[in-house]
Amino acid sequence: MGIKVDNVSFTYAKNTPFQKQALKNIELEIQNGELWLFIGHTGSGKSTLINTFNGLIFPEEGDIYIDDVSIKDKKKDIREIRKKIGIIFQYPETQFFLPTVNEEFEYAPKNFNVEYNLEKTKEYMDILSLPHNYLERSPFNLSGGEMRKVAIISVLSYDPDFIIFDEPTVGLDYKTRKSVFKMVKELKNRGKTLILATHWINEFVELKPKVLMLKGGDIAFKGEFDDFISLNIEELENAGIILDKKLELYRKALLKNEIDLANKIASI
Ligand SMILES: Nc1ncnc2c1ncn2[C@@H]1O[C@H](COP(=O)(O)OP(=O)(O)OP(=O)(O)O)[C@@H](O)[C@H]1O
Repeated sequence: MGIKVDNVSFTYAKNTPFQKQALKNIELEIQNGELWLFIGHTGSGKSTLINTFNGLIFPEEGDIYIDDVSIKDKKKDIREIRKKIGIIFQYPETQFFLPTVNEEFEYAPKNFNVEYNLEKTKEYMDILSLPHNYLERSPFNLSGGEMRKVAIISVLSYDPDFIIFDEPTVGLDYKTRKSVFKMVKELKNRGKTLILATHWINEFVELKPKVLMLKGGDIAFKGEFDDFISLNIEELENAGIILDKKLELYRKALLKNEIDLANKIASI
């Protein structure tokens, strides 16, 4: 069970002068409870792939299976699939439309016929350092970072099994970014299946995520974090990855096959 991407291809504006193939024969299996990082230069196809997972984009070739159910299966209600998948889009705060934060949180559970759990919502607010009295505030009068936190909780509020963050930290300051990473770690501990399209991999070293790297719609790398980080440094830079000091040391230890040292560095 999980997400299976079976030989998926997709082309935008097909048969027009603007035709652009964004995905080429992608094969991927994500097991329940795993954390995956989707890496790749801007325009490599990460968002397109993510949007196929809940049927926002329909693969012209191949298929996507969510817990063994094909998104092309006309006998299945696509809402049942969407209920399992929570996608936090880039700049999600543009999607607010209700007068209070609490109503934003209640909206998706109502829509999916799932019970809204205020206590769990408050736990999420604590993890993201969002004061509880924000529940009564207007989502439109918050700072950019606070809006992002509200947008994240709005998706978590219907308790999806698969949670996908598309560039979750774009435009956020250091402290807010840290709290988003704390949330990702907490969700991982709670057994959720997580996918993050991100250039920011430094925070995840100790979680040993799996990595998919796309390049021009093709798979350039698929596998374990340690194998990814051991790639040629130019390849990492071409994918937009910048290593911080800790990850540089980790990489050096791995390349020297000093696994114990690498693990110690990862746990700092
Ligand atoms: N609506 C669209 N119409 C035409 N082409 C598109 C459309 N959306 C994306 N593309 C093209 O498809 C390719 C893949 O785009 P996609 O947004 O999936 O990349 P990405 O890796 O998510 O990029 P980023 O990191 O900038 O979000 C790019 O060449 C992009 O220009």
